Amino acid sequence: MSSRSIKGGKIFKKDKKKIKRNIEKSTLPKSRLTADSLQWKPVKTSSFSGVDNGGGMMMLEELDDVGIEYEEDTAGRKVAHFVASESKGKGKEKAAALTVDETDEVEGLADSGVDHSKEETGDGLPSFADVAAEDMNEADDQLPIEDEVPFNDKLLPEWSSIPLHSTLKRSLLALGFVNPTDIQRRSLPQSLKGRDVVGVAETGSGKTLAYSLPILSHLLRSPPPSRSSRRALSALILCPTRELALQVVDHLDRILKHALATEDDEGQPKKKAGPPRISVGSVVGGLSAQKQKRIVERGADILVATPGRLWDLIRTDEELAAGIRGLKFLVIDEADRMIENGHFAELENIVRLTQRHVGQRKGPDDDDPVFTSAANVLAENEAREDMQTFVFSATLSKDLQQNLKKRHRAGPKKGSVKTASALEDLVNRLDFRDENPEVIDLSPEGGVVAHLKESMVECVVAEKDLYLYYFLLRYPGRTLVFVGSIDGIRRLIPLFELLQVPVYPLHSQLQQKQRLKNLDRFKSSKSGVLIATDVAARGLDIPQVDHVVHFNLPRTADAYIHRSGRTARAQNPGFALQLCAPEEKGMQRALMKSLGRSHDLPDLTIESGFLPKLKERLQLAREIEKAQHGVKKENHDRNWLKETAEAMDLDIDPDMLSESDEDADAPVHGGKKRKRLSLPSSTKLSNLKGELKEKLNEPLVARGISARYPTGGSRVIVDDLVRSTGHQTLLGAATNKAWDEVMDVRKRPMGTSTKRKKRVAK
Ligand SMILES: Nc1ncnc2c1ncn2[C@@H]1O[C@H](COP(=O)(O)OP(=O)(O)OP(=O)(O)O)[C@@H](O)[C@H]1O
Repeated sequence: MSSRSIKGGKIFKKDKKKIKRNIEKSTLPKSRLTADSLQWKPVKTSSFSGVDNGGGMMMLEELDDVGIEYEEDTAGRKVAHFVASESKGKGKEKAAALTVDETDEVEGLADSGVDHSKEETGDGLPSFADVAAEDMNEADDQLPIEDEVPFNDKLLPEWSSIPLHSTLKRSLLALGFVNPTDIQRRSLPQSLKGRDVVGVAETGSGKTLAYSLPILSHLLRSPPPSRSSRRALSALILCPTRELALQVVDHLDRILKHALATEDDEGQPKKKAGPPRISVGSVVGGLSAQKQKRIVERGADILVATPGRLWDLIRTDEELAAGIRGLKFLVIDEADRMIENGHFAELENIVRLTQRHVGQRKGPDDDDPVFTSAANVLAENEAREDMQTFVFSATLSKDLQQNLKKRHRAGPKKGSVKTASALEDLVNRLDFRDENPEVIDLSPEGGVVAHLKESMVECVVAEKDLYLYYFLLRYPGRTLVFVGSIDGIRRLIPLFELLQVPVYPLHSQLQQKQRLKNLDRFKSSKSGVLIATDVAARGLDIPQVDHVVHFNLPRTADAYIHRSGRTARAQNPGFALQLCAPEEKGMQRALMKSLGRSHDLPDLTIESGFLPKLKERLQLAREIEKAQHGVKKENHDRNWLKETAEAMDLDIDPDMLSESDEDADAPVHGGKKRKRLSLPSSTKLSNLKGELKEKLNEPLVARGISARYPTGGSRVIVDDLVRSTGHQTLLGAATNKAWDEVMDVRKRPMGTSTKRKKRVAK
């Protein structure tokens, strides 16, 4: 997806700064250019398309030596043309025209907003680029209805009984999704029949496609949208966070990329000319409201949104409110998280717009926010009778599922009795059209994915750093470490950086840009370590996370399920480790009990021979950290003293401004104590750093191994050394994966844990 913008049906890729610069240059002699004839250059931006800081731009391309010229057309509107200096533009053909409001000017041009309407061409998605503005504005000009080309079911036998549009089956084939996941196999036949579905299934089990495929199938089988007017909204997907919403858009993109493209000679997806057959828009917080407004005004078949921003837009856009009333599909993804997220009122308001009875009430005293904001819309539009509602989550309590069924059979209670939880309240607001919504509960026994291997290390709080360090070295791989507080992350990051472990923080107090960057780095480093708060616990579909470490235990079973669900996704192996201090033991028992576990987790085997050296390194890293703080404080104090003295026009003893290797309050000048401002000196700091460097260069050798005589000792490592088959960093350690460790020792009755051996050699 790129930052092209569409105005009056023509697309342009843009970069605000460049265009501004070029406008300044526009006094040069110029010739006009078509947008697609220009030399667009990709700009390096974050590859984590799920979150971005570029105003929703998924890809940015830039131009040099091109400006924009405005001309008035016969209707008095400003028409902009791309122009280039004569030397560069020679031979280029007639101008590319786009219509802009005067008020939009250059800012508006550069301001494409989140645009998931598939107008991008670079990655083979369908594009508006070849459609002239006039064509886009032709009245009642509908795209031709394409016949569904039959799909050979032998190519995807496992999907043959699921009546999806054949185009989607081609997409699934291209993506290598040979088998539907369980939740897809169970829910799709129901949703494709028009039923309402509540789906509960383990993390990473493909719930996004479970609710998206019926929407796409419906749209592909519906008459294509008219080119002349704003697209009627067909589906609304509500997500709790911006990251999740954009990830859902990514998911849809992946399917649509194959579904809506033709193939080139080499069988690669190629862009199709014309407006997108299906357009997907996103409306999420954190981006400019102006941009979001444009997306909505342009119209989309599917809107993926977070409730807060969407409700803001609905309040000022009657057409959008009417669109919500006319929805064919309403999806609530991660319903339980949505409640936690503090946008309950907005979510509730949006959901109420889809209710059939809202608006039938009369009376000026009605202070219902929905009624007030959308009174006209409610009066003039009936909510669609055949709307389908899909509610999906990995954690939706059984009680709630039962209540939902019972409540629906009994019909919503008048005056709404105060319900037990906000989530129940929400579910009570959902106006399922289905007499008996299909509830599919595939939540696994024990809460987490069956093939996830879990283990724990019991240790005192002070040793958690050591065992984390050991684990990261012993089991290299992409590891997500969950820490209970932002302060905890701030303590661990510098420590592990000193130990040369590739660690990246992720928490809510980081700037969005930095969060993005860190996620990118984590994704691109095979042994990267993301140290995060629960901000990373839900929904993030980062490929190949090998391990999740619960450095601090989560407070709820749901949080444990979602955190652990960042690994072992889509049938990949995965491993979750709990670092459990004695004071957390009670909490851990309660946690495991509420997950329905009757067994303690197995202990992780620790090769204790490595620990003393790791401990030394850690100790040095801690001292360096402390010394660094001391030096920082010393500099700060010295600067303060200097500045204050200067301000007061005082002379100060130069000794007081110099560094010292001596301790503070050391006796000087005939036994008198003089307060020194210098704490640990920078010399001491560099000595410590040198010492750590040496330690980091020393090999870490298992017990019974002789690094000097690799053919001797009780364990011979010469073959590993010759063939490079041994452990990367721990000489003599096995190279097995963490999940292999707990293959056979899984589970023993709760509370029967044997006394653990003292693992740390003092
Ligand atoms: N049928 C399939 N075959 C193979 N992979 C699939 C299939 N369906 C979905 N996937 C892939 O599985 C991964 C996880 O899917 P998704 O993010 O939808 O999981 P989820 O159930 O929503 O997880 P969570 O509860 O953590 O949000 C995605 O990368 C997706 O592309």
